[in-house]
Amino acid sequence: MGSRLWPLSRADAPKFLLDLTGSGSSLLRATYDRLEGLSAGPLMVVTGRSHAGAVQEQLPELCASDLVLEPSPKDSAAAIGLACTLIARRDPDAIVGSFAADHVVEPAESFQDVVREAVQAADTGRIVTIGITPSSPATGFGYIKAGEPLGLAQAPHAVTVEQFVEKPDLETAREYVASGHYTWNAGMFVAPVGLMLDYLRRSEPELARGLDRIADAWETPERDAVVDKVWPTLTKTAIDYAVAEPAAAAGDVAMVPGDFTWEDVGDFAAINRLNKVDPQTDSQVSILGSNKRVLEDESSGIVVSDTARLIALIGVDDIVVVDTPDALLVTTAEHAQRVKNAVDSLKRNGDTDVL
Ligand SMILES: Nc1nc2c(ncn2[C@@H]2O[C@H](COP(=O)(O)OP(=O)(O)O[C@H]3O[C@H](CO)[C@@H](O)[C@H](O)[C@@H]3O)[C@@H](O)[C@H]2O)c(=O)[nH]1
Repeated sequence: MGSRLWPLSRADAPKFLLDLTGSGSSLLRATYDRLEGLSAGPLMVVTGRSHAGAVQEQLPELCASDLVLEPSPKDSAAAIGLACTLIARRDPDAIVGSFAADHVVEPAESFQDVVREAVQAADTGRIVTIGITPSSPATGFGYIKAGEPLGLAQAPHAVTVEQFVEKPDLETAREYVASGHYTWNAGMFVAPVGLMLDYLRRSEPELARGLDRIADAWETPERDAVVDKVWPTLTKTAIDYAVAEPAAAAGDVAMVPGDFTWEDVGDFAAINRLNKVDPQTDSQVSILGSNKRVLEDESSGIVVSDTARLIALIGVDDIVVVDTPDALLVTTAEHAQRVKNAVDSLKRNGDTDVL
């Protein structure tokens, strides 16, 4: 659960299932739509078992065989690794793309152009990342040091990667941003499936063996029993440590600059930034959710509400109001990061019914 987006995001409603832009589409639905048509093969979704119903409801066209369910969260190396292991059994020469379903990316056309270039670059035997120009020394991202142009006619913006550093400390992140040589990693990888698995096997041999055991049983009646037995034993680590860092050190990573708006939607301040106020009215408040009954007098910020309550804002700036049937959050964009602390204290106090 993305605890910085509580009480909107809950254990049973993580942010990828939510509409955070007021577009009417969840982040998952928007990600799926953005990717459709880019791949010759089917799109696969890897998610927690507890989200199966919600995902199927939001993506009715997704075949059951392309919905891969995890018994518990084991981090991105296991999730992406399992998808790669299954795809490699069907087509060992496939170029795969892995995309987080909880980011806002606009416009879709620019994203698709960048992914097409990444596929061309990956076809030369590299793991291709998408780089985003950093706007701050954020420590929650991976940093990619760009090298020389690859010189590919079919991927003119692709460059080599000299270094990939997952989540540096603040001082290092400041140096990287000041140098002008680093981009943020957008959390997307396009690569030959065999190369992804080679690195996974080298860095995390036990994890890779576990995924192979699951893939061996995938098309058999023993699938669930094997998944239940093997999954808890899998190493919990991120794909960035298991694959991207070692592959970059070996010169096997390239980067295509992400020439689009990209937002990780980490907290309500990000939602505030994303939701431009309605130019038709004088209001400086953007309203998400089904309840539009908001009375605003010289106030700015966002209101997210699915209740029937009328909400009145008077003389408050950069306010964040999230109104749900069992929990009400009031904070400001400046303090949005501290929502996580509130969730931590609810957990400590055992108030898990509202999480
Ligand atoms: N299915 C599944 N997905 C997972 C799991 N763990 C993480 N993910 C998904 O994998 C993506 C990245 O995981 P995070 O744990 O949110 O990573 P992060 O801290 O944001 O860092 C990653 O993303 C940044 C961009 O947002 C990158 O900058 C960074 O390098 C890294 O790739 C998210 O979409 C997340 O939902 C898991 O157990 N199962």
